[in-house]
Amino acid sequence: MGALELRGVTKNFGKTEVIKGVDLTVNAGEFCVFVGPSGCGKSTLLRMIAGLEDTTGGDILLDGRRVNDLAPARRELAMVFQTYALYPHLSVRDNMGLALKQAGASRSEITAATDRAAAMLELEPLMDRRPAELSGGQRQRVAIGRAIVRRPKLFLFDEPLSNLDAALRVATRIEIARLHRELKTTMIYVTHDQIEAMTLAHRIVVMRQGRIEQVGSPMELYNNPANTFVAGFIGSPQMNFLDATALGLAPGRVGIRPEHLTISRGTGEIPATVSHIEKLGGETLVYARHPQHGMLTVRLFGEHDYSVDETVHLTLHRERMFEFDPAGKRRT
Ligand SMILES: Nc1ncnc2c1ncn2[C@@H]1O[C@H](COP(=O)(O)OP(=O)(O)OP(=O)(O)O)[C@@H](O)[C@H]1O
Repeated sequence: MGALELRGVTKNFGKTEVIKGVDLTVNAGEFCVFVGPSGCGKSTLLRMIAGLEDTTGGDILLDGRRVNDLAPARRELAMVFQTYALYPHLSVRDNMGLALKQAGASRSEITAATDRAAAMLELEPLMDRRPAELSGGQRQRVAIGRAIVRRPKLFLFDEPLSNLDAALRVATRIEIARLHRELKTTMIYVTHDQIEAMTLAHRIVVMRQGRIEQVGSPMELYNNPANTFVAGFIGSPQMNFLDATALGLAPGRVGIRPEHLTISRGTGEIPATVSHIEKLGGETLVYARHPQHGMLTVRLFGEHDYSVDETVHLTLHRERMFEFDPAGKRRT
């Protein structure tokens, strides 16, 4: 179990409304990721689900039961934060077992649960160390282990990887995905990292200014964005937006992803001037400016030797083009 339902949920801080009516159902066993720009309300919504913030309006239901007024400890969920919040004077083993101990579990129950979590997270060799003797990645694994031990119905993650370096982020991300496959517990995960959202989520919830813009699987959002906001937010590098009228289409904007533009020195529909090039080894990003459309990004496989200030010609893959009306809504 571990189904979550939000019905017309709102949150005010003083006079400011930061969550403006959110309706969402997260199915039991699902991995749901909240994304959105800084300040859109992701963490606030997560903290409301956890019971760490009270709810101004609407209902939060866990497995069909309204939990608005239930204390965090009674919601049967576990939260993993960006900072690990481990007890410095306790060993890894005691940090992981503490919640069970406080709940009155027997010594053998605690050992069984911590051993199981330690095996899942490959923490066995570290069980007698103190947090200060661990790397950042190891500490975060302990924090995740501490959450697993409690066997919650719902896991809440608030940017758990953002304090880790790039390599550790990848390793820990893969571990979280594996953990979800093994535990099959419902997970809600807040991030502003594209790759984390795309790789971990069954469904992504895109938020903006306290509202949900679109909910869908990563590929639904990538291939079928409802508006320019979602189109621009999902996908990296960002989608290009061109002036539709200049392309002979109805007023509004045309979206095209950097991988769906062809570049050539010879011919093409849009002449543009190369202003910057990024060689990433496996791929090359060419940034080219057009007087009417602005800066356009082209993503090329492999290495290319375009140079700054040279004129190139871009061609849009028409079948991969998105049309948006002047309000930013997708034309269908
Ligand atoms: N305790 C508080 N008192 C007043 N305003 C708050 C409080 N906590 C958050 N806010 C405001 O609520 C809005 C949403 O904040 P929140 O932290 O949920 O955003 P976020 O999407 O998680 O952002 P980030 O990605 O930067 O963490 C912001 O405008 C923030 O300034």
